[in-house]
Amino acid sequence: MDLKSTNASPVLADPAPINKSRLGIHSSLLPYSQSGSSFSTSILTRKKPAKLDDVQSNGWLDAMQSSSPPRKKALKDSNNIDIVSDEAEITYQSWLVRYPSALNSFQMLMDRARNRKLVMFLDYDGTLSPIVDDPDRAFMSSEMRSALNSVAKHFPTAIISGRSRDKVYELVGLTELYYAGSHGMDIMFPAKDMVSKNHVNCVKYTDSEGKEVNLFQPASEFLPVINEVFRKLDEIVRDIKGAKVENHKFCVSVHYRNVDENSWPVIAQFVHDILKDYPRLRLTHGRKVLEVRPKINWDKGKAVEFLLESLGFSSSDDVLPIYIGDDRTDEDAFKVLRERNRGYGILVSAVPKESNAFFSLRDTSEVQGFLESLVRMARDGGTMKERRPEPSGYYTD
Ligand SMILES: O=P(O)(O)OC[C@H]1O[C@H](O[C@H]2O[C@H](CO)[C@@H](O)[C@H](O)[C@H]2O)[C@H](O)[C@@H](O)[C@@H]1O
Repeated sequence: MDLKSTNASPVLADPAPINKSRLGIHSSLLPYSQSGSSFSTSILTRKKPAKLDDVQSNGWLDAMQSSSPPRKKALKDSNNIDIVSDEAEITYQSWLVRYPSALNSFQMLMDRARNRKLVMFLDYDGTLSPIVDDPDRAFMSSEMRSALNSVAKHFPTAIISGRSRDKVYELVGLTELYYAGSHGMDIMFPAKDMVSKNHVNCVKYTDSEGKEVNLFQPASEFLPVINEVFRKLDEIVRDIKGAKVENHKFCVSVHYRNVDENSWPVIAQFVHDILKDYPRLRLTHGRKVLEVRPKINWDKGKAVEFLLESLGFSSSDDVLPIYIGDDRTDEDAFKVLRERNRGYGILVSAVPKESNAFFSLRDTSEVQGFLESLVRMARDGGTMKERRPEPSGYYTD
């Protein structure tokens, strides 16, 4: 591995005053509190947290309980045939007035895309693959992969996932896309695509085949601490049936989807106790998952802005970014598009919820339908400008 960066690391780790100019255009990347990462080993020797008060009072448990829509309870009619709850459907339909279906609004969306370059951003879990119990089995259907591949042939397309970049690439397996892992804290794209020169946080990376790529990892200094916390969390929740801990390079996921609800306070308190020793890390909530990540001012919204600028798509008049996602972490990206009045967020949800998105899609099959509509529109010589990117290629480090 040949790291050619001439710049200081982008991360935000020193207690010393930060020279904001070295952060280039992303001067918003600022450090939070500092601390050593000394870990109290006493936690590891405990089988149960000493108390569960913290997570009751800090709202973690409430957040965990509302972190993912409950599975649809099958209602049966007298012939034992599944029926949908009318009440739930009415609530959903009235929610659609505020977050119209992106499928039903497709023509309107395409009218807005007239003479503009469409740039597509997609989340992975719950958007391209249905939510399943085992995170290792969250596969895309071949139809979805084919639709996504076709979209990427017509429009610049990026996946921004909470998973590690390598993991999401392994699951998607398409080379024509851009990939951002760890909630946008790990972005790779070919060196030739870098338009802006301002990103001092980017390093040039040469892979074993001699190909040059840009690697943007604003939390790279956190790598050792994330590994350390991963090991501790893995060790501590090992005895909780159904719990699973994943190392996603710049963040750690603690899954409780398959854990008995009575044990949720225990798992939350363990994570809380460990994080007490790491004030430079923070916790966010995903769908039945606690996500531990660096306290830096970086999220999926910042990743969208970074990619738009780096790839030369930051002119707001000429470009229409669309971001499709289902999770709380995707709200940062929806917010950026809404606040800049420059594109559209599409929330994937089968249940009503507040969002910064403009449109909605009910589930992954509607996402696929939307992608297929985009491809049809492009093939039929649709209204929007196309830019067929050169294959971006994918390189592992
Ligand atoms: O940003 P994303 O691509 O949506 O990643 C967010 C998390 O996705 C995965 O967990 C979620 O999907 C799993 C598979 O369907 C499901 O079992 C789990 O309950 C969901 O939270 C991934 O495993 C996490 O590490 C990501 O943080």
